[in-house]
Amino acid sequence: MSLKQQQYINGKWVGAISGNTRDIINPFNAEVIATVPESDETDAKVAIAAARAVFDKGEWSSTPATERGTIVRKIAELIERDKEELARLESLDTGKTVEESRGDMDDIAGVFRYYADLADKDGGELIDSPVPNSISKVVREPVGVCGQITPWNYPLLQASWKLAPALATGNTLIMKPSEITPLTTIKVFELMEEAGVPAGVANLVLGAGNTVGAELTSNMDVDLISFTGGIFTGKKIMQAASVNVKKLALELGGKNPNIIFADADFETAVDQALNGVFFHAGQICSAGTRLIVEESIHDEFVNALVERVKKFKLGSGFDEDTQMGPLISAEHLAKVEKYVETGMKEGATLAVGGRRPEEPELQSGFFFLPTIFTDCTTDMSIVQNEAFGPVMTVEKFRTEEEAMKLANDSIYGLAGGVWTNDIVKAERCVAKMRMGTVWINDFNLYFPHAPWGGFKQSGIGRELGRLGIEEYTETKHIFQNLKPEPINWF
Ligand SMILES: NC(=O)c1ccc[n+]([C@@H]2O[C@H](COP(=O)([O-])OP(=O)(O)OC[C@H]3O[C@@H](n4cnc5c(N)ncnc54)[C@H](O)[C@@H]3O)[C@@H](O)[C@H]2O)c1
Ligand SMILES: C[N+](C)(C)CC=O
Repeated sequence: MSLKQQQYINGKWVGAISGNTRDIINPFNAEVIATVPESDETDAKVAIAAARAVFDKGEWSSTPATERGTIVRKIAELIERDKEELARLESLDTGKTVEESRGDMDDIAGVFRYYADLADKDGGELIDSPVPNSISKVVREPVGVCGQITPWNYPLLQASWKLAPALATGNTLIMKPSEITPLTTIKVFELMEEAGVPAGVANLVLGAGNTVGAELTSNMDVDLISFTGGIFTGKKIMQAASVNVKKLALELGGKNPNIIFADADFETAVDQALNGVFFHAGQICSAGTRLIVEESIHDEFVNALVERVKKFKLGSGFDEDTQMGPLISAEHLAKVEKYVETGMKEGATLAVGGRRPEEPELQSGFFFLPTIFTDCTTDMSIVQNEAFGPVMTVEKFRTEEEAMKLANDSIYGLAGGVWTNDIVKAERCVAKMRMGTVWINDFNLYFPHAPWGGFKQSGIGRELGRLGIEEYTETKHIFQNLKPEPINWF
């Protein structure tokens, strides 16, 4: 592996101050694929101090936005140049198929390009001042020092949603990737250095959430935290970030409804319902794990799902015929097993899966069979809680009103889908669905131009789109009096 197995602080590739390291594990066979620094609060403090000093010096934030855009565009070009290497590294680290990782790399380059193009498009706003002889204008400035914390399921994709807008707008940053999947983020920091991001602007610190992450979220010199991860961690971060009232962007979990009306195109809906849940072994925040099917087609629909699921090919992400890889870790596999046990205890019917596969070649990896539970009801914890694994629950409905009630019966509000050939019905449903993204006759689609984020406890703020860049700016109103004179009040 040509990758530097180090972290990047103030323009230098370094190990942890303590000298500690962590082995990175291949989820397909549990083998060690890399050994990286395992930093703690001390290293995080050094990186924060560097980012603070560089921001306060002001050279990066006052670099013309066009120039910053050129650097961000260069990063996109380098990602495209090294796409195959990055894709293989992502698959090695996460277990996802290489084909999937190639798609991620295209998306990631697209995100850097999108924000490169937006970098110099904000010329501020002139307000029609109600005060005679005055000028009123609004400008956007960088927030300052940004702490960015990412999860393991889409390591580089989630990093790109944070890195690109932060750099384009002139912030400095410290990124902490998930401690179990840091490899492609390290690689992209190499590419950012090559693209000309100045020393101290973008810093990478590797380590655990309760050390490096906790320092980022509670340090007084960090102005903004952008976090993608679980709801439990998100709540902790909200509390920690209150120390200096940091700006906060939270992209949390989801328990996303996928509603199938009887008039939907049957074959397409079956196919996409499967994709919506089992892609990347269900380890997707927006996975359509709560399938809600109209009663008249329920049995036929479930049978069709089960027949297809039985034929899924599990295996190495590097084999061309693999459709589903392993879960990320032994710990996560144990959580998914527990979740399925709970489903059985709660009285759901196991239609397929529910256990580890038996093939000898899958025994060293963290594999779990695609699983479908039927006879589910909203009071079950498996319908309310995120499995973050290959588990679908199926509920039935009779009326549109009932479908909407089931869809919204969740603390989450990340995404949802509705399948019907009646566009008026679809629009009525969309208007009622309390989620940040709703798909009509599609599922799990995202692109850089449209915002991403959740209603309710799925988060705060938005990534992607114009809103995704606004998160990294502060808005300043500037008022100039063109004819100052005494007020004579006192
Ligand atoms: N909304 C989205 O766009 C989106 C995208 C991807 C993943 N997710 C969610 O992420 C979750 C899965 O990811 P995960 O298991 O890595 O989540 P996680 O919350 O366990 O960890 C996410 C990151 O937070 C760090 N962390 C943990 N404790 C911390 C603390 N006390 N302070 C600061 N940082 C801390 C971790 O080290 C990791 O880098 C799922 O719930 C999924 O839905 C959401
Ligand atoms: C945001 N997304 C869909 C790319 C990954 C969620 O886990």
